[in-house]
Amino acid sequence: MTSRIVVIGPGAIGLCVGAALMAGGHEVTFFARQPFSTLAVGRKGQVAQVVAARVVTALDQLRASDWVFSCVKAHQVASVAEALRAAIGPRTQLAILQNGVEHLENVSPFVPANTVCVPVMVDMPATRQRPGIAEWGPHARASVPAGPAGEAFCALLAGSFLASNIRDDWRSQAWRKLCVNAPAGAILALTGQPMGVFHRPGIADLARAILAECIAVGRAEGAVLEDGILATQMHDFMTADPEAGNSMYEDWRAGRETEWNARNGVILRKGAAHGVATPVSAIVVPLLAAQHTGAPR
Ligand SMILES: NC(=O)C1=CN([C@@H]2O[C@H](COP(=O)(O)OP(=O)(O)OC[C@H]3O[C@@H](n4cnc5c(N)ncnc54)[C@H](OP(=O)(O)O)[C@@H]3O)[C@@H](O)[C@H]2O)C=CC1
Ligand SMILES: CC(C)(CO)C(=O)C(=O)O
Repeated sequence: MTSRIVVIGPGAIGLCVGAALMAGGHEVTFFARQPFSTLAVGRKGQVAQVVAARVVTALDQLRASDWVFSCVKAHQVASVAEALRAAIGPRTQLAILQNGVEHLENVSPFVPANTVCVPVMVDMPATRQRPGIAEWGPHARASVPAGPAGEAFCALLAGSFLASNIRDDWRSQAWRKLCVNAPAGAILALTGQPMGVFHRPGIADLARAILAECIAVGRAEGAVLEDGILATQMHDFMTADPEAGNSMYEDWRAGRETEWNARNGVILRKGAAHGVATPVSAIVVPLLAAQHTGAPR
């Protein structure tokens, strides 16, 4: 069945998930600040097919839809509040594609109280080259909580390149992803270097300390994080492509505000709520927060 879907925030993730939905025959409308007329999304290193894109830039062009996919960064949700309200009707389901663990908290002040919301953990390295043009790879995975809305989300993307699944313990999955994002995002944004920086003196120890705090706070929040996660995640960091970046690093390079609060501040905030000491995050978070200058580097 074809669904009418509004994608708010056609950035790296929004363009890629919009392309996956369009490939499945769904009617996708992008709500954007910058107009574009075509969509070219492909796997990294492969030629992307160019298709026409339906793009609106004004609130009065939005109508209540079957689905809204919020693909803005965590700190940008407030800025799309009017778009969310314009696109959400009584039967609309809202998918929140974000990193971090506060998907529902981030949107709840801006959507009708009874909106069916689906928090989405996205594991799809993606970059946007220009409006309408993005690439993803090497993998594209998403997971959502169990339930009818999660099932419906997965059905929208069935057969697409974005492999989506239900996770009974979705919260643990979101914290497991944060164990990737919190150390790597902070280290790359603070050093201004890609993943190879992890081999520079002292950097692995700093990453390990941030990771250990993330694990401790996640467990205090009820996430089930396996005993070996610290060693496994550190191994993944140390064996990553040295030229690989991440979205926090790309924001830093572009002079955009990073998701420091959703990905590192959250460890500080939730650690304090549980009485879990997070001394390294307490140093890293102010440094990340102070970075935003608005000027590309
Ligand atoms: N990129 C990646 O590899 C991954 C990202 N994620 C997560 O997914 C989420 C989205 O990230 P990503 O796609 O990389 O971010 P991007 O910065 O690429 O995209 C954000 C989009 O939101 C748009 N936007 C922001 N504010 C507004 C507004 N007021 N009105 C309309 N559009 C607006 C931006 O528009 P404009 O172009 O005008 O700035 C941009 O198109 C984040 O939480 C991120 O951490 C998760 C996994 C991987
Ligand atoms: C880990 C990675 C790169 C891909 O999922 C990511 O989450 C990001 O860039 O924000």
